[in-house]
Amino acid sequence: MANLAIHRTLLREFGSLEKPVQERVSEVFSKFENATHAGLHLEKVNGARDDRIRTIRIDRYWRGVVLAPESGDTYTLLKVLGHDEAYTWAERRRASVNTATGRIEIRDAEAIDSSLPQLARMAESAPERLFDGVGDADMQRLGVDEETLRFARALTDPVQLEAAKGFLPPVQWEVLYGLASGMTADEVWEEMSASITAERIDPDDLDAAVRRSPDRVVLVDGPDELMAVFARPFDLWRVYLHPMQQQVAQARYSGPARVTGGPGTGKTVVALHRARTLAERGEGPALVTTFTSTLADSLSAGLKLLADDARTAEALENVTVEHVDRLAHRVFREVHGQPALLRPERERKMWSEIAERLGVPFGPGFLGEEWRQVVIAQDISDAEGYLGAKRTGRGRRLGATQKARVWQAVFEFERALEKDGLWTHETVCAEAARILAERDDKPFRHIVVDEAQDLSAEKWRLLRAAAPEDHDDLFIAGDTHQRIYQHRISLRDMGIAVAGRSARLRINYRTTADILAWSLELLHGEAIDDMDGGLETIAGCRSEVRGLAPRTTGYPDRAAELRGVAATVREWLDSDILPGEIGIAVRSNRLVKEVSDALQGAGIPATALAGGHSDAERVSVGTMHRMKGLEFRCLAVAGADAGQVPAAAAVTSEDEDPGAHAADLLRERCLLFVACTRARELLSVSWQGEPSPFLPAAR
Ligand SMILES: Nc1ncnc2c1ncn2[C@@H]1O[C@H](COP(=O)(O)OP(=O)(O)OP(=O)(O)O)[C@@H](O)[C@H]1O
Repeated sequence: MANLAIHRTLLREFGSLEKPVQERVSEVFSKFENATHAGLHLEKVNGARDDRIRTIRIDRYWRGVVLAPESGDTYTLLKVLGHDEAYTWAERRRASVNTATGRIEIRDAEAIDSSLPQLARMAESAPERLFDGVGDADMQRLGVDEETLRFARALTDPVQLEAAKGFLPPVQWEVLYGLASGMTADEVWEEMSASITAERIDPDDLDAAVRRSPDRVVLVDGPDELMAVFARPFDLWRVYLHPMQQQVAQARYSGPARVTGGPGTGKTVVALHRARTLAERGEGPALVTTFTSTLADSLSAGLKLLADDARTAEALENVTVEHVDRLAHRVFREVHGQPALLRPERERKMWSEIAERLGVPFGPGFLGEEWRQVVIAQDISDAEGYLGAKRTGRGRRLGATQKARVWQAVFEFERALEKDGLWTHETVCAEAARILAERDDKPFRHIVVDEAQDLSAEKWRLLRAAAPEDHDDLFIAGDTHQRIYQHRISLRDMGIAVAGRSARLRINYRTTADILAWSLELLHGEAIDDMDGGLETIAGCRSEVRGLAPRTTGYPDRAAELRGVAATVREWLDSDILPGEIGIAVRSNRLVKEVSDALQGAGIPATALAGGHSDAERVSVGTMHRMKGLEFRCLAVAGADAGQVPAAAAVTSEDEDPGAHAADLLRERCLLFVACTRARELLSVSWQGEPSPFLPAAR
């Protein structure tokens, strides 16, 4: 009996095929199970470089390209293309088994052969070649085979390697890419370690290689699973992790550990799998947490999807999912009852009155932030502590006399809060951290944190105090390039040491390479911290799926832009994209309303995002902040003009505080980056008048 596997890149492309073609593909392959080799009607391809690559008829026009091993019975569907294209594609390709990983790889052998002579000629006159410093033995150890090695030896410039990305076997390309970017062979080996196999590899046994390749190929168990996989390719993360993701999710760590990686690299997926692994080990209760209730809801929904059998479901009962503020309030209430919360307007008034009374020359905004970001963040309780405190990220320098006066204001403010019995979310959290720090019986054995980049210091103190220091105590997922709130902290300062227990994910599963590259440009040249005393890099974050370049359009005024957005959405709907697969991100609540109204006016069902849930029947319109944690097949970022992004109200003026000004601008830039990287297949960015200074169009 034949088994069917589907190459993952095809799953991504499948959604773009017209519905009747999708149905035909499903029909053809649902009979696959019962077919024998002879009954499969796989056609040989004349002039093929690899006899094992065949085609199968889908209908009069469409053909599937199938990898049919010589021995074994696992058939891998690689592509669905129009007749001529399918034959050309099949003719040029060759399948092989990677000697380091034992996994299947497909290359465009024709492209390699045809570009090699010219590269070799160019290399003859070059003073040096790209891989002069790497010996053949190291190349071989890393799975680079003879053909790729010959090609690599002819390269003189990283640009040539970049251009070969589409035709070299992907894992071998990654190895070369790592070496070209200055990593040693040992470092590349280390990075690959999760994929390396100790098994003896038979380079001709494709069947075994396919079975060893869950990161590239999805094996389906019968027609029902085939249908499910085709219908919801985005749920695949539940079952098939990349080896690196798998390793991180299942490792045993001697203390706090962390996973980083650019947008869409599966950090949340890993955090959820990690929670499941910990729950199944049964060492004690676990908390899965993040910084907003909306994100906590989506983590909770994701975790439910992982409860695929009764045993796991039972283990997951020992996992609490809640955002950090909720945990803080819960702990607080158990001791003090419900807190009376200080409203923002009253807070401003209090700071203004205190500043005036004491003659402190700072506004309520500055004082409030100084209190939050320095006093609360560092848990400072006296003047001495404040005078000696680090004020990293606060921009404006304060002399000793100024500091003494600010402290006076802080002292008065805190006394007033105490007198009136008032709390803020920050003081509730700080108090909850104190309560738990004093308790020996901690509420959790493990804590898994997602979107860690946005948590403030007092939240970290609370989390640190909520589980005893032990192996596998804290697991932290985040990406500082996506920090959209004002919290720059150092894990080390929080007593959380992750050195030696950090991993970085690099493959983006959400976005096309084109959208990702364009979005990464938005952050080009920005120095971004890694929450651990160093700088974070997003270099090497890449997507294996090709698509269309983002569309960028400027309009003379907002009315014209709104008409343009409605026309773009209409175009998407007309090409079979469902309303629920479309999102519109804007900077302000006012624009959410304007865009929703404009879409409704154009007869397009639209809804303002609430609670982070998109609605299948309607186009979702939401602020960029609300877009965090979501993804859409097609995304329009509207109102990306100089007047909206950065939002004036969110940026401290340069005169008032140059440091805070720069930090605010960076945060706004990151926010635009977060919004753009929510798109899976198509991204359209528009503005009225002058484009946002963050966009390439403004340069
Ligand atoms: N191993 C995998 N196989 C298939 N899809 C995956 C895999 N890992 C992640 N994905 C998909 O990639 C998308 C992004 O995953 P996820 O949200 O976990 O990334 P992230 O790194 O947390 O993103 P961001 O930082 O942008 O919020 C999701 O649609 C997820 O289903």
